[in-house]
Amino acid sequence: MAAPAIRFNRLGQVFTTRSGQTEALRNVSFEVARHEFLAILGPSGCGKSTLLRLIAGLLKPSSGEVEVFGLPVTEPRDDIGIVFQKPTLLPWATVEDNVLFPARHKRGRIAPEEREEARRLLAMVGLEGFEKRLPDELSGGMQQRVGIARALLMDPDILLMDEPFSALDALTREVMGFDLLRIFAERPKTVVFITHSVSEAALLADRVLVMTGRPGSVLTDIPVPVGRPRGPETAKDQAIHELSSHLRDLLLQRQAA
Ligand SMILES: Nc1ncnc2c1ncn2[C@@H]1O[C@H](COP(=O)(O)OP(=O)(O)OP(=O)(O)O)[C@@H](O)[C@H]1O
Repeated sequence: MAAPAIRFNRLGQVFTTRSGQTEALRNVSFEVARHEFLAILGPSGCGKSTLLRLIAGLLKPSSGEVEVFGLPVTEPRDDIGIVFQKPTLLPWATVEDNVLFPARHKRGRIAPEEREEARRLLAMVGLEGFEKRLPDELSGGMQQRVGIARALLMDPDILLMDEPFSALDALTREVMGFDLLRIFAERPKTVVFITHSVSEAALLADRVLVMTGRPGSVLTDIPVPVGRPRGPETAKDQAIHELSSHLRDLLLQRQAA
């Protein structure tokens, strides 16, 4: 059987700072299959972003293992794209050049095919005609789309998304979520998506991992009982409502505990 795209095995993470030690994660084990969409929910400070940094190779595990496609993660990898809460675009570079930035950074120059690919990706995220604009001329949602196109440029197998839509208004957020699903239907990806929204997790993901408070560990791992494709109609699905309300109860119980 092929190795899962991502595997955590008894992972523990302790940070040592001048003010002492923080145990961020304890005994975390879970897997993500190739092309699966996993959403992670959990209280603030439970180690969600730390999990993404471990997968991306930006952090070394204190104990236990993190594997990507069957191999331990030892350094930052090119085949992993990351989308952050804020897109952190270069203000002086055009939209197109922002998308091309990782390729330019890696190889020092841009091939004509890469420029074409950047334009294709910008069209895919709904930004055709905005290629030569500067980031300041775009709305927050449009800037976040540029960040998504940039993360997709190298065609990564794995896409890590850290609360990518949290700065957007509710309607834009929902539209962006379904746009994302359309993009993944065209270009399948393994996705780990952090969110604080139970309904967003239920609507977008194949599975939802709920974490305990710090030190974070896996409280429960729930499959979403709704097929694909999904769209605005899915938001009205009874199974999505039931799952969202179950997830909300779980998180509220943890907060009260
Ligand atoms: N580099 C670091 N040095 C010291 N402590 C850290 C470091 N990175 C994270 N932590 C601590 O580890 C814990 C988990 O942080 P993390 O950012 O992963 O949580 P989170 O679940 O993503 O939080 P939020 O939902 O608020 O974004 C927190 O207590 C944080 O203070």
